[in-house]
Amino acid sequence: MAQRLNAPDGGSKKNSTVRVAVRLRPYMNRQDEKGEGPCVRGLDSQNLEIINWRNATETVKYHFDAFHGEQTSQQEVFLSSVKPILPHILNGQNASVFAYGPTGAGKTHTMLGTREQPGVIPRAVREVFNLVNAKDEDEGWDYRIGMSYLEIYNEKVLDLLSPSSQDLPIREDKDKNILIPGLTNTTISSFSDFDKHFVPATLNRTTASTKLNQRSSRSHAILLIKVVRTQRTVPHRQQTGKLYLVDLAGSEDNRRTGNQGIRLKESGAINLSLFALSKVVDALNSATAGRVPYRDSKLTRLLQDSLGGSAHSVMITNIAPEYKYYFDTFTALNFAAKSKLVVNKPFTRETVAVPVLPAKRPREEHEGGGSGSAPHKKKQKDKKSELDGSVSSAHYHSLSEQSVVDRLIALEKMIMSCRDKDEQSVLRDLARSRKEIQELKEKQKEFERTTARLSERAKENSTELPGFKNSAAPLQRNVTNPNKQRAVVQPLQVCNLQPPQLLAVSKQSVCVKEKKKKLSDLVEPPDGKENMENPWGSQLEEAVLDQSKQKILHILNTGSFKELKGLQQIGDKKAKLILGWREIHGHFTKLEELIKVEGMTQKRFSSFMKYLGALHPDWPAFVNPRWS
Ligand SMILES: Nc1ncnc2c1ncn2[C@@H]1O[C@H](COP(=O)(O)OP(=O)(O)OP(=O)(O)O)[C@@H](O)[C@H]1O
Repeated sequence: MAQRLNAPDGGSKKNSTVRVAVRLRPYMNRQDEKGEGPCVRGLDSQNLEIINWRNATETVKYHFDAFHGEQTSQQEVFLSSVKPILPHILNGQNASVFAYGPTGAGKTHTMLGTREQPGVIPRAVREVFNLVNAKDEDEGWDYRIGMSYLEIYNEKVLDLLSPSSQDLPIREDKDKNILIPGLTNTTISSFSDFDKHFVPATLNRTTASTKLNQRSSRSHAILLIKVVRTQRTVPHRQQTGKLYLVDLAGSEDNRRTGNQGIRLKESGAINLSLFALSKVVDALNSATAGRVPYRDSKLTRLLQDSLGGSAHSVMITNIAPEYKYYFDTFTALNFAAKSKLVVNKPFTRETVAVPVLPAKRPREEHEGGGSGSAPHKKKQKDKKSELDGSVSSAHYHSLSEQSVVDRLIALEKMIMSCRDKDEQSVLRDLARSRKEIQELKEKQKEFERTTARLSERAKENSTELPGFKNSAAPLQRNVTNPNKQRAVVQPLQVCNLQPPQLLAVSKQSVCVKEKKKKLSDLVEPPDGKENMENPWGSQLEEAVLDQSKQKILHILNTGSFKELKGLQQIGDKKAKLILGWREIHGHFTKLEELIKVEGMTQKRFSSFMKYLGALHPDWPAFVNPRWS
């Protein structure tokens, strides 16, 4: 029976390292419509630098096990990053090579390549045959090589060698080997035999055209090469070594891919599994991590016995040099660097205060070499230029775009918090959130008291008006009958009372009926339905509502898993999905973006908003009809 062997060093989890190489795709003119030049470049065989988004006159440096520059050939990538791990699979050990990176950065080129420039997969398979053929007969082992080929598409495991098959299950045997019952395993006797099966199967892989890549991989493609060796003499021991060669689907920012419908759904699944992979790599490389979350996605579950433990893993992070990929490149580099940091501490991150990239950028030309000016002044200058349109600082513009900057800040925060967050700080965060919630509650009570007071005075100052009903809690609307407890304040009373919010408009709202409309206009929402009868109450509500929205947004953006779960309608799965979304996209700029989270349907989203307002004990109980 096939048994799983520990590495000679004992194969403890501590020894599991993921070797990280970075490959930079050649600069492509067609990917750089604005002619901005590259934003990243190699320094030597292990180091690279990228423009610092905080200050374009600085760069950020990264150190990896290997850096493959634009000129690096397929052969060189294979020899330095992949070939060294292959002999292990002939000894019953497992190995994996996976290409990670943004869409369009060269993963498929690296793994598959072309007929003229074959990539890692054909080279690795050829090498496995070479190694087996070179084995000495006298060693007393027989070798058999088999192949399986599958894709994970929308969290379904599909057999590429048998395309009509359905989603396959993933199982684990008692020796902790991962198995896929029903997956085709074809014995191959030579490289050409492999080629015969592999090429047509590759055409079965799901690809589609997106804005960023005409032939974008929409699935993770996983080639499994199994080497089973059996002893010729008793006890006929048998060992199985597995090599996974993985072309991951690209991480995607759907603000840029333009994905919709089915593409958006695919993208959600891709991003989620890549997030799970990053968590697994983090946990493997963390000295203190307990459970490794392999079960969070099919991808990580499948790679469980070949990633970590005694397995030998190589991650080739593909990046693109053009500015339009800047954010993706930065994210990919941080993911790769994070993977490496804890194991050997090879990751150094530093800034150098000299602009070293040779690429001339339009902004520099306009500035006339003023590189010595203070960075914030430069930023202001650029902002002004952008406003008056005098400078086309294209690349800088793209880096200073608010959403990108926000996402970078969020990303940095997230990375730092992932690294350093201990239980204490989680508790501190929790206490802070509770305090803020308490403050918000106090504020709401104060609003309620003010409104009640004003209503009382209004009552005293006026003869009974048919439309006026005082409400003890005007901010707490009744969901089922919104008219029931609504405070309706007539313009006359508003004018008499002059609450601070309306001082500025009191002149226009002279105490005549015709002006009523005008006052309403000032506090009316864009859809025009809400405030005709209730301008003052609505204004108060709006203020509290806005505050509450901000608080919820804050939790969505910074809350821990536990805190997210504390929100109504958010369970384990949704909380994880939100964390995943956050890691990939940065933060939510508004609550409505929650709908973009995988699995958040319109119905769920509406309930989320509704329940947040109406049911959650920590939040003011009101519902804004515009949300539901
Ligand atoms: N090192 C390289 N040398 C030459 N061309 C390259 C290189 N890397 C990538 N390319 C080209 O760049 C384009 C995009 O590459 P590729 O399809 O491999 O990206 P990808 O990361 O696999 O994208 P996706 O995740 O969308 O599938 C292709 O036309 C490919 O031929």
